[in-house]
Amino acid sequence: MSKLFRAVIMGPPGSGKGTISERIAHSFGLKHLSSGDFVRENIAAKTEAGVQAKTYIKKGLLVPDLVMTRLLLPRLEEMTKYSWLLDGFPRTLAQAEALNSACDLDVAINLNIPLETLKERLRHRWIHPPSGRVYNMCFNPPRVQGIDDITGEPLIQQEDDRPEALVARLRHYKDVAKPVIDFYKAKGILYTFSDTETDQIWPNISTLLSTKIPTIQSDARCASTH
Ligand SMILES: Nc1nc2c(ncn2[C@@H]2O[C@H](COP(=O)(O)OP(=O)(O)O)[C@@H](O)[C@H]2O)c(=O)[nH]1
Ligand SMILES: Nc1ccn([C@@H]2O[C@H](COP(=O)(O)OP(=O)(O)O)[C@@H](O)[C@H]2O)c(=O)n1
Repeated sequence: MSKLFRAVIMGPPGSGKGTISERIAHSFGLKHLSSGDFVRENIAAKTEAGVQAKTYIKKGLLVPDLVMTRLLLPRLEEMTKYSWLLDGFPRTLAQAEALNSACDLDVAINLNIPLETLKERLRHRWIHPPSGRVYNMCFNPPRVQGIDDITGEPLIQQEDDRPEALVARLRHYKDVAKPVIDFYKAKGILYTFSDTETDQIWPNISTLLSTKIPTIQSDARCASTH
């Protein structure tokens, strides 16, 4: 029986984790698990973790490790039959260690995108909260401005994409990501991709995954959660 495939995708806010995860989920039939979406679902449902998380996100800070792992690890336990790609978790070494105790990863994708590119992208990011669909007014605009293509519902700009929160998020990311990157490098599963354009990075990621996911069980393949 072939083994299930488990990967994480890391990178600063705006680096294209969500965009690339959707392409991977679509092309390779993995489940795309977005930690940002889990957080936002919990905020919307006003769960205990959601209420706690909201106070940090508003300030552009990371949600504390204990809140994040409590929110996320039970979701992974529901996924034991599936191959998946985890987007946006782990963000810190403590989260990477908690994840490591829960499962073995095959690949850690690291997106390395210049700061100016990140700022420019997030200024133009609009999302459809119920589905997690992400648009960019330049790169992939919706057919009608401000409206989701599929449902016709309104798009919003996330609170933490506002410039004030953004600079703090980007600075914070750099500090906490380094030990996580080193952790996966030491395990020999780190693959870093650097460019200003997702369309340049994507063929390289696709080639890598083609060599890593040749034998996924057909019943483990499933559509993305979005
Ligand atoms: N101009 C441009 N925008 C991009 C590119 N790739 C992704 N985006 C947009 O940049 C924003 C951030 O991407 P997203 O996938 O949400 O990044 P994440 O925060 O890492 O999950 C979104 O509005 C995307 O549509 C790209 O190559 N060029
Ligand atoms: N492991 C995680 C994942 C998300 N989060 C929080 O949730 C927010 C949204 O996550 P996201 O993955 O959609 O957003 P980006 O910040 O990558 O654009 C982040 O900016 C963090 O404040 C966190 O603190 N820790």
